[in-house]
Amino acid sequence: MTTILRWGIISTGGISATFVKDLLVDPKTRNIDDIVHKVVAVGSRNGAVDKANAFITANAHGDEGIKAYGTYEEVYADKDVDVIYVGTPHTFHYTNSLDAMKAGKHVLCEKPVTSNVAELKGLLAAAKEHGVFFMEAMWTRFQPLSLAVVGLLESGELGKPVVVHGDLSADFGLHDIPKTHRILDPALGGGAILDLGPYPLVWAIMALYENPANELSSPSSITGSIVKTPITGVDANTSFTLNFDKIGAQAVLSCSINASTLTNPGVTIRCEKGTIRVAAPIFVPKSYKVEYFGTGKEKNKVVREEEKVFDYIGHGMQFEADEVARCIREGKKESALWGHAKSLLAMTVFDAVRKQGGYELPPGVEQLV
Ligand SMILES: NC(=O)C1=CN([C@@H]2O[C@H](COP(=O)(O)OP(=O)(O)OC[C@H]3O[C@@H](n4cnc5c(N)ncnc54)[C@H](OP(=O)(O)O)[C@@H]3O)[C@@H](O)[C@H]2O)C=CC1
Ligand SMILES: O=C1OC[C@@H](O)[C@H](O)[C@H]1O
Repeated sequence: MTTILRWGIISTGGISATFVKDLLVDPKTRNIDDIVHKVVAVGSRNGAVDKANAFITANAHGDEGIKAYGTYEEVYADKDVDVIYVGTPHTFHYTNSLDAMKAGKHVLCEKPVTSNVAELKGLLAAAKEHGVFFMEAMWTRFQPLSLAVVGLLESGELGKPVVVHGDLSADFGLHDIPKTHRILDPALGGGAILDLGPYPLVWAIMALYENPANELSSPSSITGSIVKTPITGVDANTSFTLNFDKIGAQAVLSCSINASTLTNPGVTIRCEKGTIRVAAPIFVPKSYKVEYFGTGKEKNKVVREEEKVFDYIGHGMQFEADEVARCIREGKKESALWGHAKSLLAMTVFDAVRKQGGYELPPGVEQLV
């Protein structure tokens, strides 16, 4: 039986456009016939129905069946909408998701899921109260390559994971963008850790936190360091280290908004019997290499190399959308792959790193503290 999931889109920004295009990728291109995604409504703030219409023209083939609204509230209230996609800047995720839940809608909310742990706890309570599905849009977790890497790690073929190195950086041209740009504006949660940090972290979570021997134990320590940009005081260069004492492993992670590492190296997962090298960009890698070590005299030698390449139509966000559809169909309130505990872990890490690095959001920005 085919499940039709009807989406309402909140905001007409960059990532909403990419998400909608991926929703509309023909499911047959990924060999599935149990799900069809439909976009039924798009909302833009401040009465900008024209912006919503232009968005539909540009990203949804101008489909006249899609309703264009000039407020988000009209999307939440639309009885034809099953699930809301929140694509606004970080510091609005809490309010937008909460409003959607209050209207009885399921929610897929962009990363970082909120500004802090307190807001996320508030949303989890609201999701329970209203009986709705809620997930952070951590799309990397659902991509076929990630499933394959986790499968390889779980197979035990490479032995225990020991160290994960991961970086995501992008040069946003900080001197050429306005201080109100979401990457620079502290009121929008600007900076590296909240925007780029989720990606090195998701690899650490997949490789170490999810390792069966770790038994879902939280990191035993989180150590962060921040260099702020003098332009607005948001974090420009951030590094953070997570220790997983239970399995004797460490993640060494970093992110920058003024340096490009969109080229290799992406993520390196060092295991006892080999190394996995995941290609950049680490939010949607298309290949990984495995170096297998020898034994005996060849213990420190790479004796075999293997490369896996992944290709599909679309940007890669369709896989998280499929997960949402399947969970909702099965009456689940969270995903088994990227559930509430993992989002809580991510926000706990970001809160700790911001605290240690002295990066506070301006008063009043966080809705719950
Ligand atoms: N998963 C991924 O790969 C990516 C995820 N993201 C995440 O998505 C979110 C949005 O990022 P992105 O699409 O790049 O951002 P954009 O600035 O391109 O778009 C954000 C949109 O949010 C709406 N909005 C509501 N309130 C505000 C406000 N006060 N200031 C600015 N915009 C506002 C606007 O839409 P309107 O006026 O129509 O209401 C705006 O177009 C971020 O949280 C980011 O972390 C971003 C990029 C990639
Ligand atoms: O989620 C994201 O992935 C890619 C980055 O360039 C972007 O800023 C970020 O929001």
